[in-house]
Amino acid sequence: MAPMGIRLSPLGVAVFCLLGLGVLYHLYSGFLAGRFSLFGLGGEPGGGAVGPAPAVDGGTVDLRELLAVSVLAAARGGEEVKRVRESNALHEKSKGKTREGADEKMTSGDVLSNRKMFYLLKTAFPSVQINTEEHVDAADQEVILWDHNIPDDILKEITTPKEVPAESVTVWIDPLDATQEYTEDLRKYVTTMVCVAVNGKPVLGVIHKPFSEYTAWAMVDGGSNVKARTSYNEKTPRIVVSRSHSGMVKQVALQTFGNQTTIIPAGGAGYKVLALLDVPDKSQEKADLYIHVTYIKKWDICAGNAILKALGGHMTTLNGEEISYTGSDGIEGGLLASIRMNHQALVRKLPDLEKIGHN
Ligand SMILES: Nc1ncnc2c1ncn2[C@@H]1O[C@H](COP(=O)(O)O)[C@@H](OP(=O)(O)O)[C@H]1O
Ligand SMILES: [Mg+2]
Repeated sequence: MAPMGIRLSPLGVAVFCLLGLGVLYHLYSGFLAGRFSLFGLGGEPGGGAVGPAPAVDGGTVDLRELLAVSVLAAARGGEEVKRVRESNALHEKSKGKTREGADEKMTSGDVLSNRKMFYLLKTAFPSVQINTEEHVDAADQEVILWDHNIPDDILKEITTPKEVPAESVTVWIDPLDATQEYTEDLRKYVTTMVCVAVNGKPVLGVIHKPFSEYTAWAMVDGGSNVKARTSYNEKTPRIVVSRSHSGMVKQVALQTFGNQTTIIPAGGAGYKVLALLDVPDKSQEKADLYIHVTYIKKWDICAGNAILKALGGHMTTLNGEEISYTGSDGIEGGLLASIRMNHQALVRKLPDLEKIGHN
């Protein structure tokens, strides 16, 4: 007999305890999974932000919704980039050196943009893998809610939802592309970018220019708000190349296409992809090809790769290999980006990257 005259059946007590344990287990395992995916996805200090895959319980995600959030994230990140630049409080630091010995710079613009972009995407899509250029401080979490609005221009182009398994998705964030040029106040080169890869293939790309408030987006087999130009010069192309991580790119370009070829040095991988397209922004230069010969990271190139692919163009290594946007965060084989050209013929013309150093 229990106190106060209530009789407890031993079977009832056992069932109650089992139920209680079940509830506790459920809550605790969910909590742990959430903690691990958040910490894992935030990345390592100073880049290299590839964490373990999230728990495989994510169900599906709608790529059209993911595009809407990516466009919003790029714009929100861009607001931070602009605000920091205009306040002149960049707090510039060096994260280390590139393999070629250039300073890898980081500013408050990179960090604050990264925080906004990461938490907006992470809050809307908790179960997807997100790789970002900058470290996300787990002690400085922010919940940024998405209002579930899909902009009209996206709804017009992409008329139905496109569901894919959450575990097939990898999101790549570049919170501030052309950091070097940002520190030099060369604003036109600066972009914020989001890319979505499905099973390693680039599918969604967003490139946003914060200082001219221009955004290009595209989904492979979906639609886009940007298009290719009508003509390109394949014989003596204008070639856009890096101005701060150039390596031997000028020699390679002139050797391949002759001395009549125009070389356009520019900052930012996002800017250089936009140079190949029909972009209304007045500050945007135009080129026929984009070539890069040094090591580069996947968050720098994934969005441009997705947009080019969606519009029928190509971005590959200099050997013509497709780039997989899972696993390691860098690529070794250089880059060739083209649209409305015979990409494989261009690959055959280019010298072997291995031999470039010996020329
Ligand atoms: N050799 C290299 N090693 C590391 N990062 C490189 C690199 N070459 C280019 N990048 C990165 O790729 C982006 C475009 O480079 P570039 O402007 O020289 O064409 C820049 O990204 P961030 O500005 O996001 O760091 C730059 O840091
Ligand atoms: Mg970048």
